[in-house]
Amino acid sequence: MSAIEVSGLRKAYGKHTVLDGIDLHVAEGTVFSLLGPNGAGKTTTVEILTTLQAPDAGQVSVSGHDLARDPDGVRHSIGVTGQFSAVDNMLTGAENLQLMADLLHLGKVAGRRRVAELLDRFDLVDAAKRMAVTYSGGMRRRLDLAMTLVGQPKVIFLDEPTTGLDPRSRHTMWQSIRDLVAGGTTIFLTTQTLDEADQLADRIALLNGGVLVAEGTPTELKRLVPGGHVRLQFSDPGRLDHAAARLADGTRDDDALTLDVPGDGGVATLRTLLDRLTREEVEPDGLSVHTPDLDDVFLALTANTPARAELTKDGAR
Ligand SMILES: Nc1ncnc2c1ncn2[C@@H]1O[C@H](COP(=O)(O)OP(=O)(O)OP(=O)(O)O)[C@@H](O)[C@H]1O
Repeated sequence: MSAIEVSGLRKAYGKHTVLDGIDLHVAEGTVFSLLGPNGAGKTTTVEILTTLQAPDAGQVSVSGHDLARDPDGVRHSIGVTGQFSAVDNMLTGAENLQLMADLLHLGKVAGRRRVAELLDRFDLVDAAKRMAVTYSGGMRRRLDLAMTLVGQPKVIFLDEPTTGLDPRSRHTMWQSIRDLVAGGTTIFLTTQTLDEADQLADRIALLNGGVLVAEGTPTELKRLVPGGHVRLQFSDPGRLDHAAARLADGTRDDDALTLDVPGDGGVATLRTLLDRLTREEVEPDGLSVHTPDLDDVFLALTANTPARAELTKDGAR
């Protein structure tokens, strides 16, 4: 079953069309990441999917609930953690969670049990009785996510979950997200960190100029842009000379003793290359596959838009 189905989604602010017919399909138990330059309409999309804004046109269903006919059904099946955390600084971690349990009318016993479970799961047991104001950034994010999970939502909208976290805390958060997905939860992720989308997302959609300009797995997206190559490493200049003469399409680096042969890194091209090496009697000492990263994809597919210019100006890639 699909967790989110969107077709023909449109939204304009006055004369400014932000979403010009968007189709999305997010399978249950997967991470879907929506990427795009500043101002592309990511927040608008999330706000529509979470019932905070009405679309001008289009069909949306979240967790089987039609957005137009059953917005309460949508609200009950989702969790949202935004850049503006719901954590109350003057309450302890346990109190913050208990407050959520009370708001959701979980009942005394079930509520306490859920709070204890979540404190344990997010490694907050020792800090449970401390006010959240004393928490580190990583602890606060974990508490924020734990609060979202009190109601056991089927679909979670995560907005920049690791911004400002150190590498260890970021990896801990990524692991928590993977655990959630393994348990069947669906994650709709917006992030400015393409590395994060690459790490977590099963599928990525790239929004630009009101439409989705690309959609696929991270690997599929990377194959869309040129720049992939196989790097052949040699141990002496003589072997590099021989290889460069035989493989004329390669780009040599005499200092590093490498020859880069263009290729998309796929198994078929790799097999062809290996056959070619045997035929041409080229014997590299090492071989590594280099595919473009998501930054390359993002820059190639969102080039020459005003939003792109804004992105460069801010240096906020
Ligand atoms: N309430 C509003 N009224 C008018 N214009 C709006 C409103 N909300 C958003 N916009 C405009 O719609 C466009 C899309 O904004 P949105 O916040 O959805 O983009 P985004 O992709 O989330 O950007 P960012 O990465 O900067 O957060 C922008 O040009 C923005 O100025």
